[in-house]
Amino acid sequence: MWKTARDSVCLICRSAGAPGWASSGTSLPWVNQQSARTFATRRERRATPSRMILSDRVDRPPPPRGNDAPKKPRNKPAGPFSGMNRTVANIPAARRVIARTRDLTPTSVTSPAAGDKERDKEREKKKGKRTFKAMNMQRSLTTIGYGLRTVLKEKIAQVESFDQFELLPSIKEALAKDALKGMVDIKPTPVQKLAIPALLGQRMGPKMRRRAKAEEEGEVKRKEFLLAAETGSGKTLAYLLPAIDALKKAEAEDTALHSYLERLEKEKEIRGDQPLAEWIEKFEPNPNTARPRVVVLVPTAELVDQVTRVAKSISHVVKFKARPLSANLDPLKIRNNLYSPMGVDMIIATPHLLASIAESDPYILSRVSHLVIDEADSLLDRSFAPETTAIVDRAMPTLRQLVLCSATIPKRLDNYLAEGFPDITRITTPNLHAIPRRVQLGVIDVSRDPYRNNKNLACADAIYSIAKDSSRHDVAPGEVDVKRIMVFVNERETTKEVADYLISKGIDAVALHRDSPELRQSEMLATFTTSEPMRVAKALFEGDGHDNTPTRRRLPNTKVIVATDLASRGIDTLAVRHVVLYDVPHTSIDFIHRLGRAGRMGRRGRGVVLLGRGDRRDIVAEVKESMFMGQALV
Ligand SMILES: Nc1ncnc2c1ncn2[C@@H]1O[C@H](COP(=O)(O)OP(=O)(O)OP(=O)(O)O)[C@@H](O)[C@H]1O
Repeated sequence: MWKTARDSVCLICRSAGAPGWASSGTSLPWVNQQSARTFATRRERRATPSRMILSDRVDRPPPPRGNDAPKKPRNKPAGPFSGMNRTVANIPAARRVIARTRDLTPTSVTSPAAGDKERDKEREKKKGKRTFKAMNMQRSLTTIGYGLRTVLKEKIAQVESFDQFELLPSIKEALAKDALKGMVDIKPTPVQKLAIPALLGQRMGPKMRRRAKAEEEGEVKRKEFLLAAETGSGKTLAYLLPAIDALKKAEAEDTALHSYLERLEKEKEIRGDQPLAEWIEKFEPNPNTARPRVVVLVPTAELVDQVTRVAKSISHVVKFKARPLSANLDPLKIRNNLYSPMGVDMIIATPHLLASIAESDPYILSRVSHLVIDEADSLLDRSFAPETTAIVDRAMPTLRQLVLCSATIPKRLDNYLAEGFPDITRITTPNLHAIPRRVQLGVIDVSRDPYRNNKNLACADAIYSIAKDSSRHDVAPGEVDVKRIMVFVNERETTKEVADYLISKGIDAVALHRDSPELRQSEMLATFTTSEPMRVAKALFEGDGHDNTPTRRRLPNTKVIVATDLASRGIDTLAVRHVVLYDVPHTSIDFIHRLGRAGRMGRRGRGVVLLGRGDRRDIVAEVKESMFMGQALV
């Protein structure tokens, strides 16, 4: 944002191709300053949508345009004679205050912009909003209005169990048996309660009834959905279950597949105990070979593995073939996964890889009926958008359902959706964009003693004090709990440097970085994504649980991953209770994703921010306050 006239003048000057006078430091004529200020304030107020600004209207479809747009009421007092015999001037209250301030304060003479600021503040006050200054994305506060929030809460309260969904019985069985194993009395999460019936076409509000009618009449061929819900709230199952349900129903109606299966049965009888694989491979591959019906796009190879695991946990019971495609797999495996003669029903892939495969073999996307774009804010951002949209375009002719899913909806994405998918059904949870209250945020001032701006030291120290914390009550005597901690930095390059420092201090750390060995990264990630507790014998320690003598400083009861939030986005780090924010995140989007790695699925979590000399204290203070109030960070 251009805060000062001087800044904006520099920018104008540069864009006008007249370098020199602004950068030379000479003072500008007043007229120029004045026009520059007007330009700056105009720019400031227009609030250009940015990918870094969270949207405050995710739940609402775009307003009608053109002839359909409702007429704006004219701003005039009611009644034909209401303007007459007034004892006070007909000036809005906010402007009256400004006018009075102008008369009294000398600043108004020297700075006309002061009046604008006052007026803005007054307007904000009138609307009952707080004025967030530090983070430019924190201007409009309420993500979802009080009324809608109440409606959503009522809707959520109406659903109690998965039995209320019109899912195939085998899917419900798989949920209890494998997908959510170990959990007694499983209940859908709020996003699942709202999304699953909608994706199944089960929700029958007036809008959905209209859609269903249009569908019957053949007007609607494709449905689009936006799922927006907090991190760790179970979005994966919310989109996977309806997609699997549709997959199985389509399979039941597929005559080509049926006759193939009949031939397969006959061949089995003929061959007796002989394996069938050779026959399938040589003579008759499955008609689903290289023609998946469901495609799930995710940004990283780690997420490909994670979502594949969830899909496979259901496929053990429901019987369908889910295959991963990611750069972590060798080319032969990728080929086998796609062109296996046994067929493929669902692929989970990163857009870059799938787009390049589809480039050489467009047949692959020729039968996709369900396309899910998980982490849609990343996948529709600059770095992924060309590949993602190429895949959407190729799949479009056969697509029945497009689902976009994310924990954060930046304004830019919201506007893109309003333009490109005006009929998209928006499913949002009441607490979208808020960091749950069960996650607390602490601050360490690194500029003070004993750190003196040594962030590495402060980070190691924070990890040592987390390791000391023995608040878990379920630990057997003679054992200590292993703490799994995520450290977040802003730049990918810093991950390695910080991890190396922590290792030098005896901490078991690994950087999610291309230079770290892959096996080590995946081993470490596996310990972070398990819900099983990890314990080590107390005998490994000396004294009070950790050995910090200068010569043999080591910490056997911690495991640390150093990452940027992009590298770890969406990863289900169930075991993480502590997050260290080594750098102050640039945006509230980063705050949400980083702190979202802790406190998943109703667990408690704790974040620690390291505040250095140049860091924005006001940003951290505002985020802390929003978290305390349970408000959205928008
Ligand atoms: N109904 C449920 N009951 C209990 N646990 C659930 C339920 N649904 C999902 N989970 C668990 O919640 C955890 C988080 O789910 P998931 O990874 O889908 O979250 P998410 O909303 O996609 O998070 P993110 O935005 O960070 O990607 C998983 O471990 C999953 O097994």
